[in-house]
Amino acid sequence: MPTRVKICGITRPQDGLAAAAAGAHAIGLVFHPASPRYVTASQARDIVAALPPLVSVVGLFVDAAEGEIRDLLAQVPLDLIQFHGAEPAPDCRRFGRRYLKALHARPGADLAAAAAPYDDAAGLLLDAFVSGVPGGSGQTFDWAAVPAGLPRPLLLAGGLDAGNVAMAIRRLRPWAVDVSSGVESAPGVKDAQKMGMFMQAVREGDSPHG
Ligand SMILES: O=C(O)c1ccccc1NCC(=O)[C@H](O)[C@H](O)COP(=O)(O)O
Repeated sequence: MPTRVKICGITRPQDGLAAAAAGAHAIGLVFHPASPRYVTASQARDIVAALPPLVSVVGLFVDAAEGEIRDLLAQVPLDLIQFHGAEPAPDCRRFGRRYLKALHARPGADLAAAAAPYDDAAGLLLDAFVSGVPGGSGQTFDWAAVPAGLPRPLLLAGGLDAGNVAMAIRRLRPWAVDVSSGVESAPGVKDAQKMGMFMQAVREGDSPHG
């Protein structure tokens, strides 16, 4: 099965289109106001409207209030919600939507134990832990910390780029890889050439001859 790719932190319709043209299966929209990749509901709608069909749209929140998330869900057609903070499982479930739960790989963290409560998640996204930066840090983490038997499909994130993603795929065989800063020319500005190189590197990671 080819590794799925989510390109996160899309802020402009042309970047969403370029991600889809490069072959991304999903894009991520960051609804966390402190992020350089933050988009409003109106910007998000414009990005979604520009996308071709069959590209999934993931909306990201970081410990957002329930009302804020419900408000956003009413305004933007999202396929999945990604909880990227310390949201407990009941808070992720209460919207009745498919969700991804991000877990941060703090040094020494027991990721299998951290993942256990989210047994109904559509997937578990493992990201680097960087104090004060909930996501999009561009930092990798020690892949040896990834547990062998996660309860849900693994989405690998954290500092991936065209130079390391093939190695990550060969080593961990994740369901999907997730990238943000590794395909940017500046925070929040995606680079079509880097996205193309990233997708090519994913294919190399998937290839039995790679
Ligand atoms: O990208 C952000 O700015 C961001 C802000 C707050 C929460 C999550 C955020 N991004 C989440 C993602 O899924 C990123 O793709 C993931 O953290 C990997 O980012 P990177 O290391 O830059 O590839």
